[in-house]
Amino acid sequence: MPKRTIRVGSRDSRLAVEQTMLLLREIEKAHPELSIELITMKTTGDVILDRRLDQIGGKGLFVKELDAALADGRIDLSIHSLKDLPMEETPDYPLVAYSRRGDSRDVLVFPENGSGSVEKVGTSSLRRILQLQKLFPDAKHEMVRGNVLTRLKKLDHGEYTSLILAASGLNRLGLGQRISRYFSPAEMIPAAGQGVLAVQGRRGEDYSFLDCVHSPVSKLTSLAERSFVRALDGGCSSPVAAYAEVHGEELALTGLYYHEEGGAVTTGALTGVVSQAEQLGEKLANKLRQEAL
Ligand SMILES: NCc1[nH]cc(CCC(=O)O)c1CC(=O)O
Repeated sequence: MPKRTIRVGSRDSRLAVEQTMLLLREIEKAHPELSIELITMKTTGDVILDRRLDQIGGKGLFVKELDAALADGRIDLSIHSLKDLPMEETPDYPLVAYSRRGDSRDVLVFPENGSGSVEKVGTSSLRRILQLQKLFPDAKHEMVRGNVLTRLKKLDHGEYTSLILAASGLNRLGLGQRISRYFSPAEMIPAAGQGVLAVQGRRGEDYSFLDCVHSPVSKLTSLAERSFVRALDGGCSSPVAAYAEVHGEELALTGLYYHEEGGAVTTGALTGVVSQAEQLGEKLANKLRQEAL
């Protein structure tokens, strides 16, 4: 019998491909009856590199091309960094699996040769900037975009004195040794879904073969974090951060909300039962919104 072919779409950046391959190898091992094909493509978010994402249309820019490929059947599923996905799921292309989470922390990376500092930190993320300035009031930052390898090259050429990046991305690129300092999730609350890979499929199709790469715990933390951000209408220009952990039947969620008019940063935490993950996110969002007023 011919093997069933599964076509898997991914952005074509080194990180995206490494991450996608990580899951594909697991699927291939668990399902030798499947033939898996990788199809990579450039997304608008990879092409426009001189402006901040929120200025050119937000997170959807990393997905549009892959959603179109799902729509016309060029691919059967796509694999993304969850934190790059819009907070609103597209009903026709639901998230059908959430990977085990990599290291969810943000980290500071110093130049390869020479000394690092926070004199000129490369980051375009308001979430990271606000939390950095709380830790290092003298820190200065400058916009950097482009994929992780491009950013590291700029750092090593002296354009920045350090970068803030996600630990999971560096680890998956085999560059964990470049990490100079870890920020605990309390020091720098990560982006919702940071470190999680999400699989997007077509509505109504059978994706049971993805059980081998799906983590129920990761789904719970992701649902809580993303519902918090959604409730605050974040993900675009307003910096919002959320980090959840599961302990038995309990879910602990920490969030950050920036009230643009007042310029105030509000953080807070709540715990709830795992069955109410999304409600917990909304509850914390309402709490922080109240406190910011
Ligand atoms: N915005 C780019 C992006 N999207 C996902 C990751 C890393 C992997 C992850 O957090 O899941 C990165 C790089 C970074 O922020 O350092």
